[in-house]
Amino acid sequence: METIQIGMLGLGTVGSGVLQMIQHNEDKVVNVTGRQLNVKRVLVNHPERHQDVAENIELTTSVEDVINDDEIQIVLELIGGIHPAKEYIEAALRNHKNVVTANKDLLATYGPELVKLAHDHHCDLMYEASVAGGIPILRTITNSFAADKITEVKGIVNGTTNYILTQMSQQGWSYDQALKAAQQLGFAEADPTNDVTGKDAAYKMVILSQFAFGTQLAVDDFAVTGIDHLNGFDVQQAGKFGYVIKLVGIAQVIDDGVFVEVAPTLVPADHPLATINNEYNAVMVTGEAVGDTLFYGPGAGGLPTANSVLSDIISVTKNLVLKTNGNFFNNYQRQYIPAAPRDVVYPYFLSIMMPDVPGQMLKLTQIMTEIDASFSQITQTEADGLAHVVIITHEMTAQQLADFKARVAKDSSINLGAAYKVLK
Ligand SMILES: NC(=O)C1=CN([C@@H]2O[C@H](COP(=O)(O)OP(=O)(O)OC[C@H]3O[C@@H](n4cnc5c(N)ncnc54)[C@H](OP(=O)(O)O)[C@@H]3O)[C@@H](O)[C@H]2O)C=CC1
Ligand SMILES: N[C@@H](CC=O)C(=O)O
Repeated sequence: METIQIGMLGLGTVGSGVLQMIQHNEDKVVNVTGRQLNVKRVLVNHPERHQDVAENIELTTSVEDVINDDEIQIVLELIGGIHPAKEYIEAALRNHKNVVTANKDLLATYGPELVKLAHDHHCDLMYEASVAGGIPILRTITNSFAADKITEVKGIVNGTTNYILTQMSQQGWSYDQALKAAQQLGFAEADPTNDVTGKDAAYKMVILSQFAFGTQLAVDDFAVTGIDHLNGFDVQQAGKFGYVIKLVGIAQVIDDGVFVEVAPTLVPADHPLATINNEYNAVMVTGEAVGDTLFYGPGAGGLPTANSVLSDIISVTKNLVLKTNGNFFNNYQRQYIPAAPRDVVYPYFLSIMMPDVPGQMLKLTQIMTEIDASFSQITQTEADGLAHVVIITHEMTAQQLADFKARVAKDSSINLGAAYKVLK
């Protein structure tokens, strides 16, 4: 039987999971593809840390050993980050290697040029694992929503932050304690900054939007807020109002435009997204014909992510058998037009500090009246001469919110701490 030789770049959390799956699931792979898979060579930074790797696998610190090996037909890029991963993938594609990667940073930033390079060289470039770890969401959107018009994709697409929020609210852990555990469990990026600032989720929303709407966004095209400034008091107050705060990514078609945002968001306690805990992710895809659908699973971790990588390897292998490599993973393309702020409508959670003196509340009410918005729920707590006012508004537009912020900014006695969307 013919053997497909694989070269790996990286043998960390995901790479180790991939190796384990290839070694343990040989029979099924042979049954499904008619080919054996063999990992021939692996690029790492620190070979001394990987001495337990199987004897027949060569470790190397030189990328040329992988990308210039004529026997290797599939290169797995699992080192992460933009450089040198981009140059390694480009070199592999130029050498006519099919590439599988889990790298959302790279695909969200340089997706179109890498996709073109792969196509020009008749190679596959697949990246199912780049969004929501173990949830097979990209292939599902491409294949199973091929004819339906998707109107919204929203969800929890970062495992680390969901793990942190869950541990803080359910176990009473500190932010630092929860982040450290997420790193030890292999959920966080090598540098967790992108996880906690929302950028990792934003990369995933760029890729999801491309698959769902055909738009080519950049992370700078939309607002991204992480959980690094989330305040324990706001989490508690949201809970008292019947909401859970989650880091939610939303991409929603509004008229001809698309609204995209990543931000801490109040989710009603009985909403499906409110029940997604720990490193689990969930993506809700709404289609005009099908209505709401929900895809749930582990969003981070070695073996779950490896399963998505393996699904790409199997697809590439089937293409090698049929000699059909070089088709686009997703070829839907449409121009991106940002939705107008006056068309983006949500209730908002506003957390405000101000002096506990007569007249302050009236000022706040006047500002709301000026922007033609209103409160649906409000609480006030006092401490040390300060009033902490927490409001849930009725539905208002993103434009009204911007006007509210601008007016409050002019009044030094009113300090707006947080303004989060409330999911409908
Ligand atoms: N962890 C997860 O749950 C998920 C991760 N991903 C993505 O998968 C990719 C891999 O992540 P993960 O496995 O967690 O990362 P790790 O940090 O655990 O592993 C990275 C691996 O790449 C090697 N490496 C890094 N830089 C270089 C370099 N310049 N040259 C050679 N080798 C290098 C490291 O070598 P050494 O071991 O010798 O130091 C290590 O083996 C990333 O793109 C990540 O975003 C996607 C979904 C989930
Ligand atoms: N750091 C990421 C890993 C998967 O993409 C996350 O926590 O979701």
